[in-house]
Amino acid sequence: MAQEFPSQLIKHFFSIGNETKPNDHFFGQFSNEQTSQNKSIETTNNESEESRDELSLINQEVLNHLRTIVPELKFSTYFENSLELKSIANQNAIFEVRTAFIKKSAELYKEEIAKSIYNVLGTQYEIIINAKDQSNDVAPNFSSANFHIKDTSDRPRAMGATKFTLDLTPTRDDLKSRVDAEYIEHMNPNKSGIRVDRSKTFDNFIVGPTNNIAQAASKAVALNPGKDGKYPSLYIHSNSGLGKTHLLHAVANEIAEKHPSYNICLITTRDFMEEMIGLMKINKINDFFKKYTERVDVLMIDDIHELKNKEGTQDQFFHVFNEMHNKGKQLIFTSDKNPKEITGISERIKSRLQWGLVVDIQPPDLETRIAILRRKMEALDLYINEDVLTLIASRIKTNIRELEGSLVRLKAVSELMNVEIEVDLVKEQLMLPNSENEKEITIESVAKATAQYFRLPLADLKSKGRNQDITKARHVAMYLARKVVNAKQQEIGAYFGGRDHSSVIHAVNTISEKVKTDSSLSKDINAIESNL
Ligand SMILES: Nc1ncnc2c1ncn2[C@@H]1O[C@H](COP(=O)(O)OP(=O)(O)OP(=O)(O)O)[C@@H](O)[C@H]1O
Repeated sequence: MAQEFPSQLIKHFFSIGNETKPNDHFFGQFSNEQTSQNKSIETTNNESEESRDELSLINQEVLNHLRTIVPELKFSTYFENSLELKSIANQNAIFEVRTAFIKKSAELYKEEIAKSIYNVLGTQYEIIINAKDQSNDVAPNFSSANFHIKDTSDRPRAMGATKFTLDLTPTRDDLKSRVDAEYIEHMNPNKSGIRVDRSKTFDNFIVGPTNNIAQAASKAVALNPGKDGKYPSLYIHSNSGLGKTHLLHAVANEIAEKHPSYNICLITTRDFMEEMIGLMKINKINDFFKKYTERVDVLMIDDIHELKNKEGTQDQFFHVFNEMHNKGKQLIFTSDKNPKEITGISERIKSRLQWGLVVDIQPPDLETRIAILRRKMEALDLYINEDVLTLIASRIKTNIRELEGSLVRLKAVSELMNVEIEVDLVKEQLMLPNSENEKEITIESVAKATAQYFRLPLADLKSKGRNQDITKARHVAMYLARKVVNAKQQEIGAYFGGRDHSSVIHAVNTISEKVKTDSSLSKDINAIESNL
């Protein structure tokens, strides 16, 4: 659970007056005289075809709207084939979803649901969401599969006492639904209104060859932010779930500790745009500009690629950027792409984003994945054995959020279903392939993947050739054969052209040293590893 800094310690995402609350401008549109005009559509036992059609049309509109704002996985689990509008009457729009857990998650989107109904009917309704299988708000359906009614007639009971008791023991489906809900929540963090999370620090950011440069640059910024430091503008890019946002939190935490007087603003691009549009609508764009250029010392904008195709916002961003840069403030951006590769962003913004240091994060190697899993296990107070740990780390390679998600799921399964975490359970729960489909990684498969990656014939790697490209590829293959296959030096030497064990040691040591500083080599190694 994210912890917030007390406001005197860190002032982030502060607002100007009352105007910057998300959606204020939207809710300002609601009519004040709706009550008398409220529509009533209900489907009862005698429901008319017409009202049913009407409800289903409105339901469809709501789903269409939610589909555009809810992450795909969440949408398909919580809403699609689940959310059903049952009636609209007396200022209430009553929906039903499958389970109580889905209800909890769906309720987070009440405002958005109200918004889309308003768009269809022009009236604001209170949104009520009931769960089919465990509803407190409507008459419970005791025949539901999730309730077992135990006949207690064989026990002595007082006169007039109830004959049946409700056994609320959840069914397997219900437990599965809980496990899914926890996993989905983890996999789809809600970034809107982001707050600095004290639990994400440099101490618990595991460093490996694929993120060391981004980590070192962030740390340097945190120690010396702004014009006095080396990188007044830092841009971190990577695929999803590789630690960009974690580094932003770590920087914020470190600055709050080392430079407590600094005003830090950590904001998503989406919130930045919403805030700007809200203030533009009430002619207060200057307040927006002043807030950032005068009151903020460190501006961190997450997911800057979302400026894509938003020309008005790009203009404002451009002015804010220039002014903050001129004043020597610290700027940090994250994105899923290198600035050069973002389409739909003006050239002048791309060039601004490239003014400072641009670093990337690649998927972690096996060793780092294992280290991350160990650290997360401690944090979750979860014990899993070495076999399971290695299995997960060797299968989930490209997204750390997924690695963590696997532990979140296993913890939920073991606690809710009261089972031991064993290899078979892990394969079933994480949908890992069965052993017969598992590829065995051998010296041969490492050599082939390396040769393929460097576009060299396998025979060259096994030859006596000393050409620079061949030597590099051979050294990388030997290094991986040691690291991933854990093969003996003699075996490796024998495979690669009958070399002795000291050549293998030399190759492994050379690559181990180089990979610490050569990011292009670490990218190569990582890419080969992911192809194994
Ligand atoms: N090197 C690391 N050590 C420990 N935890 C990490 C590391 N990298 C990422 N994580 C964890 O993985 C999860 C995902 O990371 P984060 O949210 O920072 O990714 P991201 O790159 O910002 O993803 P997105 O682009 O989807 O927003 C977080 O819980 C984060 O703490």
